[in-house]
Amino acid sequence: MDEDSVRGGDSHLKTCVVLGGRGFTGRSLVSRLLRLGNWTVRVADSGHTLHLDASDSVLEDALSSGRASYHSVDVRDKPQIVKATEGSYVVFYMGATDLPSHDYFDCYKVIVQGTRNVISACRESGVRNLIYNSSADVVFDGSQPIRDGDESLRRPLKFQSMLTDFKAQAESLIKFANNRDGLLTCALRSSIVFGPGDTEFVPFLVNLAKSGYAKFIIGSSENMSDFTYSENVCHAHICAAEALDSNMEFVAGKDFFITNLKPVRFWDFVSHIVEGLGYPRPSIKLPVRLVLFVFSLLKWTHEKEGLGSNYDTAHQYALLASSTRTFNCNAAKKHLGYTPVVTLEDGIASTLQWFSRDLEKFDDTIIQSTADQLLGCGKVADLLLWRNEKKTFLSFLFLNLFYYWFFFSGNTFTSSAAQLLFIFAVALYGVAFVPSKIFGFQVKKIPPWRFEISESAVRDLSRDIVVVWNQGVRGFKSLSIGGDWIKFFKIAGSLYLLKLIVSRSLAAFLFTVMSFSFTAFFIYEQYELELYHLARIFIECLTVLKRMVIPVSGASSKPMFM
Ligand SMILES: NC(=O)c1ccc[n+]([C@@H]2O[C@H](COP(=O)([O-])OP(=O)(O)OC[C@H]3O[C@@H](n4cnc5c(N)ncnc54)[C@H](O)[C@@H]3O)[C@@H](O)[C@H]2O)c1
Repeated sequence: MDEDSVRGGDSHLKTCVVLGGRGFTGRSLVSRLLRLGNWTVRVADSGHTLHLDASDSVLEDALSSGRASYHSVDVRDKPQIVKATEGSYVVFYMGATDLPSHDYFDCYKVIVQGTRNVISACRESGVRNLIYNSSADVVFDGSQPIRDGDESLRRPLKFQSMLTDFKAQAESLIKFANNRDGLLTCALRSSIVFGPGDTEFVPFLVNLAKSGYAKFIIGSSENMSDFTYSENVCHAHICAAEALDSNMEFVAGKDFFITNLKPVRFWDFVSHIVEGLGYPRPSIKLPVRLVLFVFSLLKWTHEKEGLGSNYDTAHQYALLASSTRTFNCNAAKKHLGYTPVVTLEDGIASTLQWFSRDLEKFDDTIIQSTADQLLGCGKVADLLLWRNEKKTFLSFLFLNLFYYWFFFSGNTFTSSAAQLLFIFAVALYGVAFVPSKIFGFQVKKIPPWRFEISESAVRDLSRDIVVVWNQGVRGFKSLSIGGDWIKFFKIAGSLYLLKLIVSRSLAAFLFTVMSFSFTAFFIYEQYELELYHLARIFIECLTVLKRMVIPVSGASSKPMFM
């Protein structure tokens, strides 16, 4: 369907309601309907008032010209829906994803009971067509691949999540409501919707990338998937609204898969998004079973602790990311007249543009790494974190020379120090005879003040020494009072360790400390996020094991329904 032909063809404005019209797909649909020019649009959503932003210019114009209006509607409240839908021809019911997934009862009330209310309200207010924004997830059980799946696919007996189960129930209600009291219905099952303003899939990828997880590929990376650009989902809805009238026999009471008609490797798509937003593309492969096991374990612990599960989305992502899921849209093409209006490539490009602008707003602050903070964020940190490679390398070289001089020259420590001072004095005296230019090169002389120590530096140093000394004295004083065994073991243990190091091999110890300082902090800074998350997973796994060994009496498991 061409926008221009619609504009020119019908001058009579039809009234429609977009329920959930302030959500990701809802906004896009509202704006497309208004741009088409032959609809009066009632935007209905749960917000008490309408908050417009920069992306709402089309809606803003329509509101002022009377071609759009806003209605505060909670789908749990039928009279509100009746009021908003009265006298309208079509209701596009977008549904919600922004629900607290751990509160099953609330989700049930919004998704299933809400759909019952919408159907009943549409009947009561004489609505002709009801189109439900369903999801391709309703035929996916998380374990069996779907290749070129069409509408003959049966629903799984068990769903990957409770929300998908509710969504499938809502879809059934919509289909069964068809052709009763003059209401015609159909459902559109789009597969992985993305686009500007996405609230689910792309933000999830961005969060993964920010936390360093987007480097990982779950499984072989060969699995294919179908994605749908949001504008195409909206176009499909409008096609369905027209087809319910013109092709009722094949459309009413049916469901249709909607995609961009271009299956791609799931990981190619993710790489495009992640790399396009400036993060490294996924490259490290992880076994599917391992990832699923870790997520199941974490989900189980959280549920046991009564915290709800934060890992639902992650678990679903892992299933989606490791399975093949492609759909056949022949029915939508044939009966709805649907073909994508935006290609996958163009869709990815505009999504990246939108999210890049969004990310720029938040990237102004410079975040200091933990390694930097541990090292005091000063000159030592700069040196050990290799901020200036030449400086760090020279420092490392000099320290190694000193080390060799003091420990491996065959002299005692005192004679090594005396020899060093002697060489230093000779070098200083010799500097006086060096000409200011050698073979045309300027020789820079170090001014004597560079070797002076300022009074304030001496004061700071002596203050630090006094503080450390007093702390030591307080420690020994509290030791003399007795009774604190932990403190005793800490102090005695450290002193004994020091004695061992000094008596056995101070040289080996210093060499280890030196090599460690110049490498460990640097490596830690490079992989800080990954190490942090690995440590978190490790600690959570330990907690699970601990709970298995020592069951906590107070732990409650959350019931599915209240
Ligand atoms: N995003 C995807 O990848 C995707 C894919 C396929 C299908 N879907 C389906 O599309 C639907 C909409 O998805 P979305 O991404 O636009 O969701 P969204 O979360 O961005 O928007 C949902 C809207 O519903 C409103 N809402 C929430 N509770 C409500 C209530 N009780 N009464 C009235 N309005 C309420 C919210 O205010 C919000 O504006 C969902 O049902 C989802 O299952 C989404």
